[in-house]
Amino acid sequence: AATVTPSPAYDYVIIGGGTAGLTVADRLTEDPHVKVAVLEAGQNAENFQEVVIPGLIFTGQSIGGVLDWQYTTVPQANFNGRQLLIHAGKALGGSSVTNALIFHRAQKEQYDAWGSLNNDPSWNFNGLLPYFKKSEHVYKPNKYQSETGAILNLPFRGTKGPVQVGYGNFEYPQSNLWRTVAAKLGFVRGTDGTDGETNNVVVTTDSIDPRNNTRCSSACAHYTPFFKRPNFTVMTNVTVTRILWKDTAKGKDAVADGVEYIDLQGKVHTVSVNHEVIVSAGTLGSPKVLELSGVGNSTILKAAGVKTVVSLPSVGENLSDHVHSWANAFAVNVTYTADILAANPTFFNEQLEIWKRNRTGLLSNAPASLTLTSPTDVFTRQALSPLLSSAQSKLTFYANQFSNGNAALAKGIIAQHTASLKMWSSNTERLSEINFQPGYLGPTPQDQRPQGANFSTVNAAFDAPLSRGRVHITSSNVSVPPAVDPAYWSHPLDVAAHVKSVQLARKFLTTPPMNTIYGGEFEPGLDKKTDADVEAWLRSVAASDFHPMGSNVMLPKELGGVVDTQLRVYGTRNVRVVDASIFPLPISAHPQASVYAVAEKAADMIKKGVSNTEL
Ligand SMILES: Cc1cc2nc3c(=O)[nH]c(=O)nc-3n(C[C@H](O)[C@H](O)[C@H](O)COP(=O)(O)OP(=O)(O)OC[C@H]3O[C@@H](n4cnc5c(N)ncnc54)[C@H](O)[C@@H]3O)c2cc1C
Repeated sequence: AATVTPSPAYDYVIIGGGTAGLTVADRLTEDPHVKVAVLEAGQNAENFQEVVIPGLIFTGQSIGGVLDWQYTTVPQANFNGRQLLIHAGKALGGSSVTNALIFHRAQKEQYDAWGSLNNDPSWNFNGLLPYFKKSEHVYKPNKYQSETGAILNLPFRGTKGPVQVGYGNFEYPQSNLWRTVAAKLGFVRGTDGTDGETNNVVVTTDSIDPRNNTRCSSACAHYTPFFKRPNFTVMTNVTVTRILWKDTAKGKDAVADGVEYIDLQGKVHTVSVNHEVIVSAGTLGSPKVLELSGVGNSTILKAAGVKTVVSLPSVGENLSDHVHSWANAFAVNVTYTADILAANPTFFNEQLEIWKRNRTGLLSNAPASLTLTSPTDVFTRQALSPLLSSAQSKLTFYANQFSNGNAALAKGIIAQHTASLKMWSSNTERLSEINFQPGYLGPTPQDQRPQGANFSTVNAAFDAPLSRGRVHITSSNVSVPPAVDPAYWSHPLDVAAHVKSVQLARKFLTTPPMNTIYGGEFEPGLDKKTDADVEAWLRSVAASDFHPMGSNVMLPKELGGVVDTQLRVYGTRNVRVVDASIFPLPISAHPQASVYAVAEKAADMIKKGVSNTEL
């Protein structure tokens, strides 16, 4: 279609106003001479009740609706051919608007692997720490929060940044029981999960502004206080269709000079770009934008009807995701669980009034109690050693299988797996997250669960995938969703670690003092005892944890990278990717705090390097 509106020019155009995109936009527009436009497909949802009130995440109101892309995977061979739903926020603020608020960091060694895979120590834990701190304003816990487990690790935290971070104002008594059990099972008490050692029990902070107990998304942090800046343009309800390129001589890096987008009526518009295009459309959205723009594997592009501008076969490859599962028990002798919010409208309305009046009660709570497991928490030493030698001897086999005929990426996957196995061997890999949900969280719909029963759930999310899949376009039409294939459980270590983590989660349910509320196991169910039973059950119920990463991986070009350590897309002069898609190795943590740190670092690099990208 023809362009019908004049094309305004901006120094930087940011595609996707999500967690990373708005962070970069805010930082760049701190300089009043720099003109930035953000193009966001979703709407501004900052005053939606389901977004603002922390406890409403338990009733799932903001996922599955208009604020959600609702990506669906292709049939997953290792999960009985099931197609899994992957939620991702479609709003100004992206997934930080709809996520479960947990705000912590991963194990130090995992970030250190980011640095060593890229021969760049500025990407290791210590290099990223100033950006973690810069991104947040953390508040000390109040008396109630301290009494219910909050311990802030101030030397590792920031107190002047834009993302407001604190604790919820309500804690279920069951959560305290759970933390005691964890200590009994050998998990030492940590602080807030930000010092790089995550194999301990912590109450994490949440992206909650404790001054009024409301969610602080990247829109709250990086848009609402600054949108009046004359150099900061944000367009919502517009979907980017492609990057536009200057005619480029063959053999030269491609130069972007505009971005094309459509509005809600499907009308086509363009904006011009003076300096750079920054792609921040998320792990499943950013490869799509690049591919629609002609950057990617030319066979895939051709099949979708897109002309290749930059041949870069790793775009959309190397995708991984955390895998969700749980163990559920009937809870007895408890006053209430989180389920009452969905089950009892009168009670819900009372709680809503309490929250509105004084920002306390069940709706002021968000999940926070968790621990990350090490290999020796879930395996015996005897079981570990044959598993590791087998993985070591099959490095090339799996790298070839996961890299889709891309020889450079196969090398990159070998490098990643080598880094992961080194962490397995030194017991610093973090295999799974075990956390507690004072209510039901599982695969059985409410009307099929025993009526009137209360539940307690111990989650076992598998967090350290060696499996790698892909996400690619299948059409040149922007409204066709990409084919998402995280290839869950394609590596035998993933299967073994996940199954053992569920067995460990079951142990939490019955260990004193949790046994005082244990009324029998509901899921997996006592008939599923052995690892083989649990494995078969998981194949039929495991779900996405909504943490896709790595689909535009930051790695050297010879290891199949899509972006370099400045996050510049190889083969382009002035296009960067800034979001969770660049993670060089999956991290065992909820990703938002790390996405903010990556975006802060990116903004810093862009500001320092402006003169290099002048066209
Ligand atoms: C339900 C759920 C629960 C989660 N819980 C937690 C948690 O408790 N703690 C935690 O740390 N993490 C959690 N996460 C994950 C975390 O929120 C994400 O990893 C992180 O926010 C990703 O940031 P991003 O910048 O990469 O992408 P996003 O924040 O998703 O931003 C991408 C943006 O790009 C926009 N976009 C995409 N395509 C286009 C296009 N073509 N044109 C214009 N705009 C486009 C999207 O609408 C979106 O706004 C959760 C995620 C979900 C979905």
